[in-house]
Amino acid sequence: MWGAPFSAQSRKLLLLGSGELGKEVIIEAQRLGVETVAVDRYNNAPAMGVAHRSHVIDMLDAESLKALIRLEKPDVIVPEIEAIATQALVELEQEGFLVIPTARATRLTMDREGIRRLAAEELGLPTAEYRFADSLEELHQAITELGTPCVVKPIMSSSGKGQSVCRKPEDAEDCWNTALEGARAKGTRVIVEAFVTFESEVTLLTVRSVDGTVFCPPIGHIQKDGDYVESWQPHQMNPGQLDEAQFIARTITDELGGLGIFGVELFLTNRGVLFSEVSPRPHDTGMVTMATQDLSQFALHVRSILGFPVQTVNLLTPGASATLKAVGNGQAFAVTGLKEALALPRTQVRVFGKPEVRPGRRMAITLSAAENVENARTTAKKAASMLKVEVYEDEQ
Ligand SMILES: Nc1ncnc2c1ncn2[C@@H]1O[C@H](COP(=O)(O)OP(=O)(O)OP(=O)(O)O)[C@@H](O)[C@H]1O
Ligand SMILES: NCC(=O)N[C@@H]1O[C@H](COP(=O)([O-])[O-])[C@@H](O)[C@H]1O
Ligand SMILES: [Mg+2]
Repeated sequence: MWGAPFSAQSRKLLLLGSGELGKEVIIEAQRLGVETVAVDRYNNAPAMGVAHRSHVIDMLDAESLKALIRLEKPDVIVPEIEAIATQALVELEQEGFLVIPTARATRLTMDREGIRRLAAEELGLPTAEYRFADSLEELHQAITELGTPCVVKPIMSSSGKGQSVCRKPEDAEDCWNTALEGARAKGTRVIVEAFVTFESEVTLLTVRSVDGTVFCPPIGHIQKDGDYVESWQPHQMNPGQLDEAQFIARTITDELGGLGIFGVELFLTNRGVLFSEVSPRPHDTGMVTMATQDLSQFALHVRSILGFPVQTVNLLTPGASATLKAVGNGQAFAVTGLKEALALPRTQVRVFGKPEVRPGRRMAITLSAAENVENARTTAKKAASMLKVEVYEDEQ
């Protein structure tokens, strides 16, 4: 074990990205007596409120990132978002720092091209057909080759930002402009994917610990405009589908390596299971595990990255989560309706504590447990419908 936070014997975890997922990672690390440092691009990010200390830096700036990490000298660096100067993480890893799960995994997964080419072209995993385009002309060509509908996404973005469905060739310019506006980093490259008509989509949380790989029961989810609005666990899959899903998840996570939890996103189709993408960190749809599993995805992440054993994951109850998203803009707002939502059976709420709203920003989730997934989904959605983000005009 290790000594107290702030002592010479402490074990220090530094989190890069301090949103709702990181907040729960920090809480789990605190439970094991770890010293915690939260980093993000803005002040008062959710995880900063629960960490021992925090820093605000531009995490896409390699020099700032390296300077901070050399100053803090953490035992473990835990990326929580994709928008990080991952080349700096590669250098820091070479200097001897431990990057979760590995610097290469963070570099490959921040970029849709890196992970897609690895999965489809090197590992031979089944995915939707895809093309890349660097200009509107190339996008027209890609759309001609793939046919419509197809999905256009910036190669660097997340939570559906910059993503659109191209329903007919004339939509190409709108899709191109949407991608330019939503891209995380400058640059215009997009991926164009054939539209997958799926029966359902799942996240297979996959834990790599010193004990090897274990899978959480599959999580089903619904996305709107490329962002999650509802998730539930367990999602019913037949044994053949589960085998395919676990094979894909094991193949990609073995290739990425390192320790920690991975969110493997899969489409279940009548032509089999398709790989979509993977997060080398806890997943937004996996927040449901706070209501369903004996160890949540956050507890599993922290245990495994600290080198502790993870032998099994046990589902204690079916459950569901639903999101609350903001409509307005500004810092003068309040989340209301908690009294009503918390009166529902076996229901909890997580209010993230983000300091500012913008349209579509996820501000809270509800978590409901029930005797079956259907009832849990109904209750979680009802609870979420009782929550509101009220924005006060005068202070904007
Ligand atoms: N080729 C596709 N065919 C049909 N639907 C798709 C396709 N690609 C993405 N989607 C839908 O859009 C959602 C978001 O896509 P994707 O996961 O690639 O985006 P993202 O921005 O990385 O989202 P997140 O960061 O939340 O994982 C998917 O979960 C799925 O519902
Ligand atoms: N799909 C990835 C995802 O859900 N990531 C989570 O959202 C936060 C950013 O939220 P913000 O954009 O509201 O600051 C991230 O920090 C992470 O916790
Ligand atoms: Mg996704």
